Amino acid sequence: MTATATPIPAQLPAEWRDFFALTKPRVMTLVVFTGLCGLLAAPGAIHPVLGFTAILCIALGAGGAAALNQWWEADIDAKMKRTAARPLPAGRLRRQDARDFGLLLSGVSVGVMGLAIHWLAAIVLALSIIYYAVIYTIWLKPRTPQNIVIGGGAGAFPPLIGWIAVTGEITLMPVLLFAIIFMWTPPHFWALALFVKTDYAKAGIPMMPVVAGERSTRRQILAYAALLLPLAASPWFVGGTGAIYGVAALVLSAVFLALSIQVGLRQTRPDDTMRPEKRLFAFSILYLFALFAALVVDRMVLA
Ligand code: HEM
Ligand SMILES: CC(C)=CCC/C(C)=C/CC/C(C)=C/COP(=O)(O)OP(=O)(O)O
Repeated sequence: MTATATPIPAQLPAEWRDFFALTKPRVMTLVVFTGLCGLLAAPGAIHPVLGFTAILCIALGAGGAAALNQWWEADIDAKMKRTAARPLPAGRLRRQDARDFGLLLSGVSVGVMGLAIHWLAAIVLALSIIYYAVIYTIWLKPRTPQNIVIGGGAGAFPPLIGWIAVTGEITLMPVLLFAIIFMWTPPHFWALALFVKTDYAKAGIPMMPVVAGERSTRRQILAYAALLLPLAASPWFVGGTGAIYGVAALVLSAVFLALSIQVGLRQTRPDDTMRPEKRLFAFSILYLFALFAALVVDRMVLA
């Protein structure tokens, strides 16, 4: 996505639209969706008002972390075509306002989660915010091409948080949901990194295709996609879901793997339009939406 493509409600005054854009709303739709699915798939029930509050807290926390990410990276974002139009590099917001907004959202989300829902859910939410804003953004991203492999943990927390909001505990099933997103993140991101490689090189970010080269990145995409297939089906294998989820996971992961094979075994030329890479990136998003939707459908049918 380009920053200008962010779906900001047109009726909001410019400044509010810019604050809204700081939360990376398009990425957050999937974050909120996986959090909601974790909440709905968990055994037991939560009062709808509390359930809504828990999801709102995940959205506010993720939005706060995204604002802190952009506060820290304003200079880097200014160097990349994909991110140059964001509110900070474009000069529409002051850096300290983005920082304060990020801290406010993060603090409110953790506080409300703890007071209204569950302190374990609040602690894990706080960890995920720190993971994204500090461990990934400040520490890993500028230092190592493994940044998103390790940093992928940040985006894997929402279903775990949703699950804990209902049950108050961490069991095997939500850990598997965490692991699935963790394993999904490298192919999701490296597919994109392959076609925006020059942007990252310009900004001095050591993303995998820049450091290890295209060939190695393609092989690694393939390896993660192959591991994802059994992992995605594992909630079924351990008896945590029924066959609806299991079959959906196997079919979706097989398509994901097939697209990854196309990307993994490919040679490119300088004038390449990178269509298979763009297709894999687009499918990665559909994949996670569909997989988590299947989890909820499965649970509703079994209930
Ligand atoms: C460290 C992990 C990750 C990295 C580095 C990453 C990176 C990116 C980047 C650079 C984009 C392009 C869009 C933009 O310019 O903002 C993108 C798109 C997207 N990402 Fe990720 N991502 C990660 C993890 C996740 C996770 C965990 C989710 C959700 C569970 C997610 C959901 C999405 C979605 C929905 C889009 C499409 C947004 C659109 O419609 O433009 N990403 N990701
Ligand atoms: C609850 C909670 C805190 C959830 C975390 C949410 C989350 C999805 C975190 C990591 C994913 C993400 C948007 C990475 C973008 O990478 P980038 O920031 O390097 O991308 P950019 O180059 O577009 O800035």
